[in-house]
Amino acid sequence: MFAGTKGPGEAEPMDGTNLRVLIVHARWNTSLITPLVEGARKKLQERGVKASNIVTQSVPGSWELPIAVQRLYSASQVQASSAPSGDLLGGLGRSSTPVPGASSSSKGTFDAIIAIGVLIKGDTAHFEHIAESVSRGLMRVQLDFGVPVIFGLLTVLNEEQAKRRAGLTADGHNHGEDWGDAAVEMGAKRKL
Ligand SMILES: O=Nc1c(NC[C@H](O)[C@H](O)[C@H](O)CO)[nH]c(=O)[nH]c1=O
Repeated sequence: MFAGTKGPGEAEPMDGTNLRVLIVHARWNTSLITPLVEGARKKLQERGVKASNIVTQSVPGSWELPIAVQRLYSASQVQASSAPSGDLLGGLGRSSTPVPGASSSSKGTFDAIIAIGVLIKGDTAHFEHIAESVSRGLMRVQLDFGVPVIFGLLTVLNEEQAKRRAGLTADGHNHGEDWGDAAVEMGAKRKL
């Protein structure tokens, strides 16, 4: 957890035992994505979320995060309200997550979703367009569907900034852990 002023402060000690969490991550900048996803998974399990209740899926890049979050959540709602059948993924194809063993066999809806991507500014306006659209898209999905979508999109100016926020430097902190905490808190509060 952050020391000092930044960060969300001490997470409320929420219990993740009965939560089911979806992690959707981009594959762009995989060397940075993998520690972020692992940090989120580690924290989720520390807070009691069963490994079998953590579903991890990947998409090509951050631009695809909103549609994947929407499709996977919608599919899980259908699955939760009918006999378990068919493939949760619909047309999204099988998981190709770089995090080994990180899918799930459990079924049912999700209490919280973590969307993870790393956008590194280049020398064009591409970064701004993706960052703005993905941010608005993820906010829209969470409000339209009433499910917490934790904002795990790093929008950084260079790779060093991303490494620090993935906990890959001596003075870094893995933001994936904060996203895991936020997912448990928001997922648990959603059930209150
Ligand atoms: O360009 N840089 C990045 C990027 N571009 C691909 C984009 O998200 C999308 O997958 C393609 O445009 C296809 O739709 N995706 C990222 O996650 N990070 C980047 O830094």
